[in-house]
Amino acid sequence: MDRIAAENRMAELREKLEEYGYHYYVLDKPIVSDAEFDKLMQELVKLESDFPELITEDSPTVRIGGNPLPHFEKVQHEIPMLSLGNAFNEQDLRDFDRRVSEGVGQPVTYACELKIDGLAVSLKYENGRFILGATRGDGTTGENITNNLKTVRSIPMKLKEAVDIEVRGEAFMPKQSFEKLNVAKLEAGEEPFANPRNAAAGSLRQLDPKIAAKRNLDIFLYSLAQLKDKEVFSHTEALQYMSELGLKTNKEAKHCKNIDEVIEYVDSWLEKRPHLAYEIDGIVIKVDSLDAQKKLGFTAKSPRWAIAYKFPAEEVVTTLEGIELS
Ligand SMILES: NC(=O)c1cnc(OC2CCCC2)nc1N
Repeated sequence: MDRIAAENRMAELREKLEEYGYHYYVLDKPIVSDAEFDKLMQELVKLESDFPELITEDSPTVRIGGNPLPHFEKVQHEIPMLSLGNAFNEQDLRDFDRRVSEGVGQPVTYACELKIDGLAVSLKYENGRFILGATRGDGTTGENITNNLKTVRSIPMKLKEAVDIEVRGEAFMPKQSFEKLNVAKLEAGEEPFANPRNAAAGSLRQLDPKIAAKRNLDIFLYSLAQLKDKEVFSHTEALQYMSELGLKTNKEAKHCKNIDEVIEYVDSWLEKRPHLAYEIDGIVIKVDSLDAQKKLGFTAKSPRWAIAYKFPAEEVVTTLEGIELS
């Protein structure tokens, strides 16, 4: 194949693979078979090795993982990645509701989300292209794990609009992938991971991205940190906008009109939690209006407009030939 034909075919393959990847990993609705997807990926890998000068930064082949890093660079978060205050019972939630309504001077509505039990990360896009991914670290300084996050298939390399945006979310390992990984570890005589959160963190802290690429990591984005050229007025709207850009958000999020609806939502998910494909350690409740959030502000380490309702620890058992290990 000559260079011009190769250049055109590679651009076509990148386009197709990104589109197919979005449907498969973000929408969970594949539009081609795995075999077809793999065939196209292998064709692009082959063309990139025949024409290395034609490889582009945002090629889907980065999902397979590039070369290992000597160490992780530090990243300063322009907006600190805060922690959440906790609630453990209904009374704590009602106290939160009263504090918030008094602080705002009127009743508020809430955005409720499953609290994904993974690793908090920040994703930065410039002109719609993924340029920087970092761990939360101590909230002010994190580690640059861009190469590892590029192997997370549900993180788009290119957004549907060429915007500058920073979003935050939770990278996680689905329960089934955790089980399979631990069986493989046990069979290799290696130490298994204690839980999916440690497995996700351990995978993203590998210097060699080829390891993260094999760990079937996933992500849900849940907060819009920086946004230019667009105005949103509520958290619910922010989540909708992120989803329109092609970012993966959790579809179980719910807008609750008052604290009674929040309590109903919390109780319902305590029941349904074991049936989820991923671990959650509670529910995050956020004041929906961004104006009200601004009015409430922050304590030294947490927003006054959000709280985490914590569930008791969920046990996940790893079995090897029927031996119960938990
Ligand atoms: N683990 C989660 O699923 C989760 C964590 N944190 C937040 O929100 C923080 C960030 C901005 C204010 C509170 N939302 C979540 N869904």
